[in-house]
Amino acid sequence: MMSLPIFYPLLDSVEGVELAARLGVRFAQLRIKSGGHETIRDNIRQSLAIAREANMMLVINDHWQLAIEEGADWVHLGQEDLIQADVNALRRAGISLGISTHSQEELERALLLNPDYIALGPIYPTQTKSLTWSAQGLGRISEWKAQLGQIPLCVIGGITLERSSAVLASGADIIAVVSDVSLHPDPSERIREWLSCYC
Ligand SMILES: Cc1ncc(COP(=O)(O)OP(=O)(O)O)c(N)n1
Ligand SMILES: Cc1nc(C(=O)O)sc1CCOP(=O)(O)O
Ligand SMILES: [Mg+2]
Repeated sequence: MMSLPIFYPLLDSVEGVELAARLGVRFAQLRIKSGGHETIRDNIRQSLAIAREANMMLVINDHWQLAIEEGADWVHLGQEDLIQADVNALRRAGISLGISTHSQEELERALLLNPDYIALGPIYPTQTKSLTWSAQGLGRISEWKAQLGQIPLCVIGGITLERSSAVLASGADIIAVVSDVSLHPDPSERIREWLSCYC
């Protein structure tokens, strides 16, 4: 398994991707939750072009068919997405895959697909997404890590730079972040702070 960067911001626009690429982020996700099919395609296409130019790995959330059509290298899918996604088609296209999990059952389902990372969340309470799952806590990170073998463990949900050492010490390999960057008064400065800790 390849070693992936620790800092993994989730971005909701081409502008966000552009900013991350310019500041030197090496691994990011495009997570767009609104807009028509062609607008989303256009955003994916532009974001992939920016990421390629900057040598930044860009993961496309949810839109796996568009990701194949637009030549993406990475896709992230949740459990609901997996119901209709064609994982074999993703693999035939050479696309690496990240999968969300929140319970032991979901973890076992994800492991059957031999993903390139597994995400566990929410570690802490999050305001970004309404979830039926309550906060997992740090103990769950070590439990997941022990079951993952070589597969990198990504953690998500309520994680801030101040909380990052604790999640890494518990066994996380990758830290996915939304609001710690997007709601910061100065997102560029916050990205720089993350990169100065985890280049
Ligand atoms: C790194 C990472 N972890 C979890 C998620 C959540 O995926 P999903 O459960 O499909 O929910 P949405 O993001 O699609 O709302 C993620 N996107 N990235
Ligand atoms: C998109 C998402 N998925 C989660 C999961 O647990 O699967 S938590 C989450 C939101 C993460 O945002 P923030 O860093 O602002 O808490
Ligand atoms: Mg999803």
